[in-house]
Amino acid sequence: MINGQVLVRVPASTANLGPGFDTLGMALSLYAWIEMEATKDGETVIELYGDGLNGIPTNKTNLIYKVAQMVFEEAGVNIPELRIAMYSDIPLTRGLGSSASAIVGALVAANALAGSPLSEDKLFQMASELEGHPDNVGASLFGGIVVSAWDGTRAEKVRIAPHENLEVLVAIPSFQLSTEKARHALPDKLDMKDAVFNVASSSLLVAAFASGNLELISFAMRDKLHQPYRAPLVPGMSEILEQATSRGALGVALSGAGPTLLTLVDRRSARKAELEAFLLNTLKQHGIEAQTMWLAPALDGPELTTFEAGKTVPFMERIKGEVKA
Ligand SMILES: Nc1ncnc2c1ncn2[C@@H]1O[C@H](COP(=O)(O)OP(=O)(O)O)[C@@H](O)[C@H]1O
Ligand SMILES: N[C@@H](CCOP(=O)(O)O)C(=O)O
Repeated sequence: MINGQVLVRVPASTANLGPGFDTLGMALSLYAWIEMEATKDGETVIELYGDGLNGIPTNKTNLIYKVAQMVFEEAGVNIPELRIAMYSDIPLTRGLGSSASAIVGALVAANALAGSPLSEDKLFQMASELEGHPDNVGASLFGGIVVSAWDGTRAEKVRIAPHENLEVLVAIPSFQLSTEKARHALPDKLDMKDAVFNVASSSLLVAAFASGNLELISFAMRDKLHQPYRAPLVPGMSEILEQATSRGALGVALSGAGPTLLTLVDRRSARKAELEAFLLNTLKQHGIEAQTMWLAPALDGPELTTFEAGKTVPFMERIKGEVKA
């Protein structure tokens, strides 16, 4: 166990990218920070900063605490009590991978605190199992666009570097939609035609990203596997999916399980303001208040810093200047 503090900055993620259900993910330039150290007095303290983590427990049921204990157990090191400090710009339960970023941040921080006994691949396996699907955790852990497959036992992935002109505009509704609820909206069985449509779209989308062919994105980003069933949960979503590409987007999708809507945009586009207004107005017409954010693909996964014991710079001082809010 190292005698000091570790600080991890983890990116948010968008999962599915339309047709790649539970498979495609992209890291986003929106972050959560987790600081961790072993306490000597046997007390566990969880400090939450900012308004973004309202409602998150500060006792031992906290996800970050539980995941950290799993790392110590897996590594076979003495399980310490912890001081954990957290701040996040990633809105909770909006389809931007807050739970995945918490899991990845906890895995990376606890592993670093234990002296890095677990490999990055081991952390990916644990994260996929904990989250139940590898798309968000893969993106948060490796950065960029991540194509992943998980068979329930093992996860594999390939990372693709995003095209330099790819920009992201998200419209984040003010209401929350848990992944669990949005997964319950999905059918047990699918039409063969729809399955073939998604295999084709997802394959083409991956090839478009890998070859940097931005023109193919609008054709390839279409989905018949989950979005049609989730659309009733997000008023205005169907209209946005139908029209965003004619309003200046390269492609459009529900971000993860929603309710956030995500558009990919060519950063050189002259139609950015038009697209942003279209997203906000459409949601508003359906009675939904929303906030837009211009983001970029995050190229890197977690950024780790270690501090010697005894240097007690306040947590918010350490991350000041980086936070979005
Ligand atoms: N920093 C965090 N610490 C503890 N739990 C968290 C944290 N971030 C997210 N969570 C948990 O994850 C839940 C949201 O997960 P989910 O429904 O999958 O939505 P999303 O991952 O899209 O934000 C939160 O309600 C909370 O229980
Ligand atoms: N593939 C999952 C992704 C859930 O992402 P989240 O950001 O909403 O947690 C799904 O579509 O259910």
